[in-house]
Amino acid sequence: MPSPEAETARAGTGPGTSADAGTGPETSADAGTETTDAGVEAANVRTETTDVRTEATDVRAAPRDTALALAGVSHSYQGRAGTVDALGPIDLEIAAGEFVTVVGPSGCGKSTLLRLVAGFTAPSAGTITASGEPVSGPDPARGYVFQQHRLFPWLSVEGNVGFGLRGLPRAARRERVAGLLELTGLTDVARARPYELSGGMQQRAAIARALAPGPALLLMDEPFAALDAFTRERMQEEVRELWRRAGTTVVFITHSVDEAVYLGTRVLALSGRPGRVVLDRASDLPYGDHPRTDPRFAGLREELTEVVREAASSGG
Ligand SMILES: Nc1ncnc2c1ncn2[C@@H]1O[C@H](COP(=O)(O)OP(=O)(O)OP(=O)(O)O)[C@@H](O)[C@H]1O
Repeated sequence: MPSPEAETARAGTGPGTSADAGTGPETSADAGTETTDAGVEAANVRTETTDVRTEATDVRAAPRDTALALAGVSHSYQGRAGTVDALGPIDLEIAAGEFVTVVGPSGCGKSTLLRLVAGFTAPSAGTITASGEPVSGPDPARGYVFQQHRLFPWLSVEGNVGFGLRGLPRAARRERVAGLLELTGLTDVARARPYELSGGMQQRAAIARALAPGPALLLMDEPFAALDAFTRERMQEEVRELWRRAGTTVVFITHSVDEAVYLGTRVLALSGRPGRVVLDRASDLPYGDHPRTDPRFAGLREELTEVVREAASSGG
């Protein structure tokens, strides 16, 4: 569990905690367009999610609910070359409001873990529960941000962000989209098409789109991997700030130990395939302005680097 220091700096639960709000285009896009449209028609978007919080909130004193629980979860793929044991078994509990980063050697099952949690794939064994409900398929309560933005090229930025909100009355939708564009610094490019944006802006738009239905859980699969180093650093700052403001629970996959330590209030390392949790560390870094200058940052980064190196050399 997170240390008191980490908790002190953590932001509050915001609009993103409603579990039954709307349809997530990222999720749906992965599941196919037909599913997307059907999901949007059936969308049950809570109007209170139109309130986009702009002030960070301190929730250190509040006991937090379990946002995500995995019990005995493992997954194997049946490929042409036979069975690939990709992940697990994994037992894990993540509390609402945590920012959990996951690192591990290439091919250890990080994306598999996220896909199982998203409900894109059913686990071979075990159970996954999100906000107390069993995960049985994609759900707007679990927003997904991919490595490549996957924005709809024929829609403007505001069209993309509002895509999953078609169940809302027009005015509420407009207000919600405007709030998200402001939150992600995209107000000036609301009418632009995705191809007119920089890589960082595209990823911000993808994040805004995933946040639109007010997901209780935001799943991010190496969202900054395709960005140049400078943009990546800026995006790290921005996603931290976004999380502080929106308060959504985040599970963030990365190859970068530095990024994991910088962003996470809790850091997990997976072993080589099949990935199991070999390190689960609450970050005791002050979640303030410049954690990289804190001596503990280097300490945790070194420890994590060592664990991942060991995992890479011993993985199956
Ligand atoms: N659809 C699939 N069919 C068969 N095997 C798969 C499938 N998807 C993934 N795998 C295998 O499962 C293992 C875990 O893959 P996964 O993509 O989850 O790992 P990862 O840790 O995210 O990798 P990377 O860090 O390189 O992105 C790998 O050996 C991969 O080849």
